[in-house]
Amino acid sequence: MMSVTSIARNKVLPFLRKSTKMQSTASLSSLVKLEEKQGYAVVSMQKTPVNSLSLEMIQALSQSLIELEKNKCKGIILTSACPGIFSAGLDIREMYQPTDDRLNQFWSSLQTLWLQLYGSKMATVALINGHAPAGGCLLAMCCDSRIMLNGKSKIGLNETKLGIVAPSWFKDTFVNTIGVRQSERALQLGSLFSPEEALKIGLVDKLVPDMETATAVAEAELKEFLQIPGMARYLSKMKIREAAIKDLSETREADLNQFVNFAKTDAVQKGLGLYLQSLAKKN
Ligand SMILES: CCCCCC/C=C\CC(=O)SCCNC(=O)CCNC(=O)[C@H](O)C(C)(C)COP(=O)(O)OP(=O)(O)OC[C@H]1O[C@@H](n2cnc3c(N)ncnc32)[C@H](O)[C@@H]1OP(=O)(O)O
Repeated sequence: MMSVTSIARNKVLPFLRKSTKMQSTASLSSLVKLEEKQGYAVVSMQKTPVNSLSLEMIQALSQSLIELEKNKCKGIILTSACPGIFSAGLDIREMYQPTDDRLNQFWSSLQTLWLQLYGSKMATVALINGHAPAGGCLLAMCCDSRIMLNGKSKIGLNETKLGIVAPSWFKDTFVNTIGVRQSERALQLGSLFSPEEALKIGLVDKLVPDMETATAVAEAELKEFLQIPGMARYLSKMKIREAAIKDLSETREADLNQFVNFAKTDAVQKGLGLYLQSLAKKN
Protein backbone atom coordinates (compact mmCIF):
# COMPACT_ATOMS: atom_id res chain seq x y z
CA MET A 1 0.00 0.00 0.00
CA MET A 2 1.29 3.45 -0.78
CA SER A 3 2.55 5.61 2.04
CA VAL A 4 0.15 8.21 3.31
CA THR A 5 0.70 10.81 5.99
CA SER A 6 1.48 11.21 9.60
CA ILE A 7 -1.21 12.91 11.60
CA ALA A 8 -0.55 14.97 14.70
CA ARG A 9 -2.11 12.45 17.04
CA ASN A 10 -2.77 14.85 19.86
CA LYS A 11 -5.08 16.86 17.61
CA VAL A 12 -7.02 14.58 15.31
CA LEU A 13 -8.60 16.55 12.53
CA PRO A 14 -12.41 16.49 12.83
CA PHE A 15 -12.62 16.07 9.08
CA LEU A 16 -10.20 13.14 9.26
CA ARG A 17 -11.84 11.25 12.10
CA LYS A 18 -13.82 9.02 9.83
CA SER A 19 -10.68 7.97 8.02
CA THR A 20 -8.35 7.24 10.92
CA LYS A 21 -9.12 3.52 10.57
CA MET A 22 -8.28 3.69 6.93
CA GLN A 23 -4.98 5.36 7.76
CA SER A 24 -4.05 2.56 10.13
CA THR A 25 -4.56 0.03 7.34
CA ALA A 26 -2.45 2.12 5.02
CA SER A 27 1.21 2.23 5.89
CA LEU A 28 1.69 5.67 7.39
CA SER A 29 4.79 7.59 6.56
CA SER A 30 6.46 10.64 7.92
CA LEU A 31 6.71 12.44 4.61
CA VAL A 32 3.74 14.75 5.07
CA LYS A 33 2.26 16.03 8.31
CA LEU A 34 -1.33 17.21 8.62
CA GLU A 35 -2.27 19.53 11.48
CA GLU A 36 -5.64 20.79 12.53
CA LYS A 37 -6.22 24.51 12.70
CA GLN A 38 -9.47 26.38 13.01
CA GLY A 39 -11.52 25.01 10.13
CA TYR A 40 -8.65 24.08 7.86
CA ALA A 41 -5.46 22.04 7.74
CA VAL A 42 -1.78 22.78 7.53
CA VAL A 43 -0.05 20.33 5.20
CA SER A 44 3.68 20.26 5.97
CA MET A 45 6.15 18.52 3.73
CA GLN A 46 8.81 16.94 5.90
CA LYS A 47 11.01 14.86 3.67
CA THR A 48 14.45 15.89 4.90
CA PRO A 49 16.68 17.44 3.86
CA VAL A 50 15.05 19.28 0.93
CA ASN A 51 11.53 17.89 0.31
CA SER A 52 12.57 16.49 -3.04
CA LEU A 53 9.54 15.11 -4.82
CA SER A 54 10.24 11.40 -5.04
CA LEU A 55 7.54 8.96 -6.11
CA GLU A 56 6.67 8.28 -2.47
CA MET A 57 6.55 11.97 -1.61
CA ILE A 58 4.29 12.73 -4.55
CA GLN A 59 1.98 9.88 -3.59
CA ALA A 60 1.93 10.98 0.05
CA LEU A 61 0.88 14.50 -0.99
CA SER A 62 -1.71 13.08 -3.33
CA GLN A 63 -3.15 10.79 -0.69
CA SER A 64 -3.28 13.68 1.80
CA LEU A 65 -5.37 15.72 -0.63
CA ILE A 66 -7.71 12.81 -1.29
CA GLU A 67 -8.32 12.33 2.41
CA LEU A 68 -8.73 16.02 3.14
CA GLU A 69 -11.25 16.48 0.33
CA LYS A 70 -13.10 13.30 1.29
CA ASN A 71 -13.40 14.62 4.81
CA LYS A 72 -14.79 17.96 3.67
CA CYS A 73 -11.77 20.03 4.55
CA LYS A 74 -12.36 23.47 3.09
CA GLY A 75 -8.85 24.84 2.94
CA ILE A 76 -5.17 24.11 3.34
CA ILE A 77 -1.91 25.87 3.91
CA LEU A 78 0.82 23.97 2.09
CA THR A 79 4.22 24.50 3.64
CA SER A 80 7.46 22.85 4.66
CA ALA A 81 8.94 21.56 7.88
CA CYS A 82 12.45 21.54 6.37
CA PRO A 83 14.33 24.67 7.42
CA GLY A 84 15.11 27.01 4.52
CA ILE A 85 13.52 24.81 1.87
CA PHE A 86 9.96 24.70 0.61
CA SER A 87 10.74 21.97 -1.93
CA ALA A 88 13.81 21.32 -4.10
CA GLY A 89 11.49 20.15 -6.87
CA LEU A 90 11.39 16.77 -8.51
CA ASP A 91 13.78 14.26 -7.06
CA ILE A 92 16.45 14.19 -9.73
CA ARG A 93 17.44 10.68 -8.71
CA GLU A 94 14.02 9.49 -9.95
CA MET A 95 14.95 10.63 -13.44
CA TYR A 96 18.59 9.61 -13.45
CA GLN A 97 19.23 6.04 -14.65
CA PRO A 98 15.67 4.98 -13.79
CA THR A 99 13.86 1.73 -14.39
CA ASP A 100 11.04 2.08 -16.92
CA ASP A 101 8.42 1.01 -14.43
CA ARG A 102 9.45 3.48 -11.73
CA LEU A 103 9.85 6.34 -14.21
CA ASN A 104 6.33 5.71 -15.53
CA GLN A 105 4.85 5.60 -12.05
CA PHE A 106 6.78 8.69 -11.03
CA TRP A 107 5.52 10.86 -13.87
CA SER A 108 2.00 9.51 -13.80
CA SER A 109 1.81 10.24 -10.05
CA LEU A 110 3.06 13.77 -10.64
CA GLN A 111 0.37 14.32 -13.28
CA THR A 112 -2.23 13.12 -10.79
CA LEU A 113 -0.96 15.39 -8.03
CA TRP A 114 -0.99 18.41 -10.34
CA LEU A 115 -4.53 17.65 -11.51
CA GLN A 116 -5.67 17.32 -7.89
CA LEU A 117 -3.98 20.39 -6.47
CA TYR A 118 -4.43 22.74 -9.43
CA GLY A 119 -8.08 21.73 -9.69
CA SER A 120 -8.79 21.46 -5.97
CA LYS A 121 -12.15 22.57 -4.59
CA MET A 122 -10.35 23.52 -1.40
CA ALA A 123 -8.93 27.00 -0.95
CA THR A 124 -5.16 26.57 -1.03
CA VAL A 125 -2.42 28.85 0.23
CA ALA A 126 1.28 28.09 -0.23
CA LEU A 127 3.45 29.30 2.60
CA ILE A 128 6.81 29.27 0.83
CA ASN A 129 9.26 29.23 3.69
CA GLY A 130 12.39 28.55 1.64
CA HIS A 131 13.76 27.63 -1.78
CA ALA A 132 11.20 26.55 -4.36
CA PRO A 133 12.91 25.65 -7.63
CA ALA A 134 11.21 23.81 -10.53
CA GLY A 135 8.73 21.25 -9.15
CA GLY A 136 8.74 23.19 -5.86
CA CYS A 137 7.64 26.31 -7.69
CA LEU A 138 5.02 24.25 -9.53
CA LEU A 139 3.50 23.05 -6.24
CA ALA A 140 3.31 26.62 -4.98
CA MET A 141 1.76 27.85 -8.24
CA CYS A 142 -0.96 25.21 -7.96
CA CYS A 143 -2.20 27.04 -4.87
CA ASP A 144 -4.62 29.97 -4.93
CA SER A 145 -2.24 32.29 -3.14
CA ARG A 146 1.47 32.37 -2.35
CA ILE A 147 3.04 33.91 0.74
CA MET A 148 6.84 33.86 0.66
CA LEU A 149 9.31 34.32 3.46
CA ASN A 150 11.62 37.18 2.51
CA GLY A 151 15.34 36.40 2.50
CA LYS A 152 17.85 34.49 0.44
CA SER A 153 15.56 31.80 -0.99
CA LYS A 154 14.85 31.53 -4.69
CA ILE A 155 11.77 30.48 -6.64
CA GLY A 156 11.21 29.75 -10.31
CA LEU A 157 11.22 27.16 -13.07
CA ASN A 158 14.95 26.53 -13.60
CA GLU A 159 14.59 23.39 -15.74
CA THR A 160 16.64 24.68 -18.68
CA LYS A 161 19.61 25.12 -16.35
CA LEU A 162 19.56 21.33 -15.93
CA GLY A 163 19.25 20.83 -19.70
CA ILE A 164 15.63 19.71 -19.38
CA VAL A 165 12.38 21.22 -20.54
CA ALA A 166 9.35 22.00 -18.39
CA PRO A 167 6.33 20.25 -19.91
CA SER A 168 3.33 22.13 -21.29
CA TRP A 169 1.32 21.91 -18.08
CA PHE A 170 4.17 23.46 -16.07
CA LYS A 171 4.27 26.21 -18.71
CA ASP A 172 0.48 26.65 -18.59
CA THR A 173 0.58 27.00 -14.81
CA PHE A 174 3.40 29.54 -15.11
CA VAL A 175 1.59 31.55 -17.81
CA ASN A 176 -1.62 31.54 -15.77
CA THR A 177 0.36 32.89 -12.83
CA ILE A 178 2.75 35.48 -14.28
CA GLY A 179 1.60 35.99 -17.88
CA VAL A 180 2.95 35.06 -21.29
CA ARG A 181 5.89 37.43 -21.71
CA GLN A 182 7.39 36.92 -18.26
CA SER A 183 6.97 33.13 -18.66
CA GLU A 184 8.55 33.06 -22.10
CA ARG A 185 11.64 34.83 -20.82
CA ALA A 186 11.91 33.07 -17.47
CA LEU A 187 11.33 29.60 -18.94
CA GLN A 188 14.10 30.02 -21.49
CA LEU A 189 16.54 31.47 -19.00
CA GLY A 190 15.59 29.04 -16.23
CA SER A 191 15.30 32.08 -13.97
CA LEU A 192 15.25 31.73 -10.23
CA PHE A 193 13.81 34.82 -8.55
CA SER A 194 14.49 36.38 -5.19
CA PRO A 195 11.36 36.93 -3.08
CA GLU A 196 11.35 40.65 -3.99
CA GLU A 197 11.63 39.83 -7.70
CA ALA A 198 8.97 37.14 -7.43
CA LEU A 199 6.61 39.64 -5.81
CA LYS A 200 7.27 42.15 -8.56
CA ILE A 201 6.30 39.74 -11.37
CA GLY A 202 3.32 38.28 -9.46
CA LEU A 203 4.89 34.87 -8.89
CA VAL A 204 4.13 35.36 -5.19
CA ASP A 205 1.41 37.51 -3.67
CA LYS A 206 2.88 38.65 -0.38
CA LEU A 207 6.24 38.68 1.39
CA VAL A 208 6.66 38.22 5.10
CA PRO A 209 9.75 38.97 7.21
CA ASP A 210 9.69 36.01 9.60
CA MET A 211 7.90 32.75 10.28
CA GLU A 212 5.65 34.11 13.02
CA THR A 213 4.32 36.76 10.69
CA ALA A 214 4.23 34.23 7.87
CA THR A 215 1.88 31.89 9.69
CA ALA A 216 -0.47 34.72 10.67
CA VAL A 217 -0.50 36.17 7.16
CA ALA A 218 -1.08 32.76 5.54
CA GLU A 219 -3.97 32.09 7.93
CA ALA A 220 -5.53 35.48 7.23
CA GLU A 221 -5.10 34.93 3.49
CA LEU A 222 -6.76 31.52 3.65
CA LYS A 223 -9.63 32.91 5.70
CA GLU A 224 -10.21 35.61 3.10
CA PHE A 225 -10.61 32.90 0.43
CA LEU A 226 -12.81 30.82 2.73
CA GLN A 227 -15.19 33.71 3.32
CA ILE A 228 -16.26 33.58 -0.31
CA PRO A 229 -19.10 31.14 -1.13
CA GLY A 230 -17.20 27.93 -1.97
CA MET A 231 -18.89 27.02 -5.24
CA ALA A 232 -18.56 30.54 -6.68
CA ARG A 233 -14.91 30.68 -5.67
CA TYR A 234 -14.12 27.25 -7.13
CA LEU A 235 -15.92 27.84 -10.44
CA SER A 236 -14.18 31.18 -10.82
CA LYS A 237 -10.81 29.54 -10.26
CA MET A 238 -11.71 26.94 -12.87
CA LYS A 239 -12.46 29.65 -15.45
CA ILE A 240 -8.71 30.36 -15.41
CA ARG A 241 -7.44 26.80 -14.92
CA GLU A 242 -9.87 24.49 -16.74
CA ALA A 243 -8.25 24.69 -20.19
CA ALA A 244 -4.88 23.54 -18.84
CA ILE A 245 -6.49 20.85 -16.71
CA LYS A 246 -8.59 19.57 -19.62
CA ASP A 247 -5.53 19.56 -21.83
CA LEU A 248 -3.47 17.34 -19.55
CA SER A 249 -6.46 15.13 -18.66
CA GLU A 250 -6.92 14.39 -22.35
CA THR A 251 -3.25 13.89 -23.18
CA ARG A 252 -1.84 12.10 -20.14
CA GLU A 253 -0.58 9.10 -22.06
CA ALA A 254 1.14 11.19 -24.74
CA ASP A 255 2.64 13.47 -22.10
CA LEU A 256 3.92 10.43 -20.21
CA ASN A 257 5.51 8.94 -23.34
CA GLN A 258 7.08 12.25 -24.24
CA PHE A 259 8.55 12.61 -20.75
CA VAL A 260 9.85 9.04 -20.61
CA ASN A 261 11.44 9.23 -24.05
CA PHE A 262 13.02 12.60 -23.33
CA ALA A 263 14.26 11.63 -19.87
CA LYS A 264 15.99 8.55 -21.26
CA THR A 265 17.95 10.36 -23.96
CA ASP A 266 21.73 10.34 -23.54
CA ALA A 267 21.86 14.14 -23.44
CA VAL A 268 19.36 14.37 -20.57
CA GLN A 269 20.95 11.51 -18.64
CA LYS A 270 24.37 13.10 -18.98
CA GLY A 271 23.03 16.50 -17.89
CA LEU A 272 21.22 15.07 -14.86
CA GLY A 273 24.32 13.09 -13.86
CA LEU A 274 26.47 16.21 -13.98
CA TYR A 275 23.88 18.22 -12.06
CA LEU A 276 23.73 15.58 -9.31
CA GLN A 277 27.51 15.61 -9.13
CA SER A 278 27.54 19.39 -8.81
CA LEU A 279 25.05 19.20 -5.93
CA ALA A 280 27.16 16.54 -4.22
CA LYS A 281 30.40 18.50 -4.74
CA LYS A 282 28.89 21.49 -2.96
CA ASN A 283 28.96 19.50 0.26
C1 LIG B 1 13.73 14.90 -17.79
C2 LIG B 1 12.62 15.36 -18.64
C3 LIG B 1 11.95 16.65 -18.33
C4 LIG B 1 11.41 16.73 -16.99
C5 LIG B 1 10.76 18.01 -16.66
C6 LIG B 1 10.86 18.10 -15.21
C7 LIG B 1 10.34 19.25 -14.58
C8 LIG B 1 10.81 19.67 -13.37
C9 LIG B 1 12.10 19.19 -12.92
C10 LIG B 1 12.56 19.44 -11.52
O1 LIG B 1 11.87 19.78 -10.60
S1 LIG B 1 14.17 19.06 -11.44
C11 LIG B 1 14.69 19.58 -9.87
C12 LIG B 1 15.18 20.96 -9.94
N1 LIG B 1 15.68 21.32 -8.65
C13 LIG B 1 16.81 21.98 -8.48
O2 LIG B 1 17.48 22.36 -9.41
C14 LIG B 1 17.24 22.22 -7.06
C15 LIG B 1 18.51 21.52 -6.76
N2 LIG B 1 18.88 21.73 -5.38
C16 LIG B 1 19.41 22.87 -4.93
O3 LIG B 1 19.58 23.84 -5.63
C17 LIG B 1 19.74 22.91 -3.48
O4 LIG B 1 19.79 21.60 -3.01
C18 LIG B 1 18.73 23.71 -2.62
C19 LIG B 1 17.31 23.28 -2.85
C20 LIG B 1 18.89 25.22 -2.94
C21 LIG B 1 19.09 23.49 -1.13
O5 LIG B 1 20.43 23.80 -0.90
P1 LIG B 1 21.13 23.27 0.43
O6 LIG B 1 22.52 23.80 0.41
O7 LIG B 1 20.29 23.55 1.60
O8 LIG B 1 21.12 21.68 0.28
P2 LIG B 1 22.08 20.78 -0.62
O9 LIG B 1 23.31 20.49 0.16
O10 LIG B 1 22.25 21.36 -1.97
O11 LIG B 1 21.21 19.47 -0.80
C22 LIG B 1 21.06 18.55 0.27
C23 LIG B 1 20.96 17.16 -0.31
O12 LIG B 1 19.75 17.10 -1.11
C24 LIG B 1 20.11 16.68 -2.45
N3 LIG B 1 19.19 17.34 -3.39
C25 LIG B 1 18.98 18.65 -3.53
N4 LIG B 1 18.04 18.88 -4.46
C26 LIG B 1 17.67 17.67 -4.94
C27 LIG B 1 16.74 17.25 -5.92
N5 LIG B 1 15.95 18.10 -6.61
N6 LIG B 1 16.62 15.93 -6.16
C28 LIG B 1 17.38 15.04 -5.47
N7 LIG B 1 18.27 15.39 -4.52
C29 LIG B 1 18.42 16.68 -4.26
C30 LIG B 1 21.54 17.13 -2.61
O13 LIG B 1 22.16 16.40 -3.64
C31 LIG B 1 22.12 16.83 -1.25
O14 LIG B 1 22.31 15.45 -1.18
P3 LIG B 1 23.55 14.84 -0.37
O15 LIG B 1 24.80 15.42 -0.99
O16 LIG B 1 23.35 15.29 1.06
O17 LIG B 1 23.43 13.37 -0.56
